[in-house]
Amino acid sequence: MKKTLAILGSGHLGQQIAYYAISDSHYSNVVFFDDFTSDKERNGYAILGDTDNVEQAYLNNAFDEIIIALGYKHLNVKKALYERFKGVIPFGKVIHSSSWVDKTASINEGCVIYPTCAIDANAVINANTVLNIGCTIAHDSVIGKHCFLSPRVALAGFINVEEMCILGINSTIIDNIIIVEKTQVGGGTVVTKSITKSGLYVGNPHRFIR
Ligand SMILES: CC(=O)SCCNC(=O)CCNC(=O)[C@H](O)C(C)(C)COP(=O)(O)OP(=O)(O)OC[C@H]1O[C@@H](n2cnc3c(N)ncnc32)[C@H](O)[C@@H]1OP(=O)(O)O
Repeated sequence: MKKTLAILGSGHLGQQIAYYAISDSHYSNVVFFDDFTSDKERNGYAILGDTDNVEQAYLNNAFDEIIIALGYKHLNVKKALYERFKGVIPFGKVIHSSSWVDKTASINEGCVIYPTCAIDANAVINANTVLNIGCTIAHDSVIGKHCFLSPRVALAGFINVEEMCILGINSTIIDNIIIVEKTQVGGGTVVTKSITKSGLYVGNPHRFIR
């Protein structure tokens, strides 16, 4: 496959996505755009400018698809960039080949699924969301747009995580729960009831801290 992936953000997340995009044979080349460096390359891949250069570079055939690689501290910017480029530039997708995705599950544009995730029947991962290594998403669960799931997050069945949520490493969400948008849960948190107020939650069972 001869396709070039543009990655917005050349920091650690962007570099990891570039690594999987190439080493797992999803794309043949990567270019970066970054608003916070004047460097011209990262790990051998060109940095073509900042986000204001994206549209023109696409018109110049500098790349085929785009993925936004901003980490969990910048989900508002990640959302804004997604909305800016949606319908203008095709979004790519990287689903690592070591992950298992049931054929009835759907993973939408701009998503990155790291190695060894398991995504079961009828699960939906909405656009612009990242699942880090080893996440388990059970049947019929839905994850909203612009979310970040840390390593080993475990979702039982029939869960609805709304957009812009951050689920910490090894957090566990029991079945039939709704997590309202812009919620963050800490590492190892066990969410036992629906969360209806955005904020930061930790512990087992989960408690609101701010
Ligand atoms: C590949 C990657 O690396 S992806 C990124 C993976 N990283 C993660 O998942 C990190 C998740 N982050 C955490 O769990 C953090 O502790 C956070 C975000 C929940 C809170 O961080 P801070 O804002 O610094 O909170 P702080 O450390 O001040 O703790 C506030 C209170 O919550 C408690 N607390 C913090 N984190 C947790 C936790 N994960 N579980 C239980 N209690 C916690 C603290 O003990 C403290 O309690 P106290 O007020 O009774 O003393």
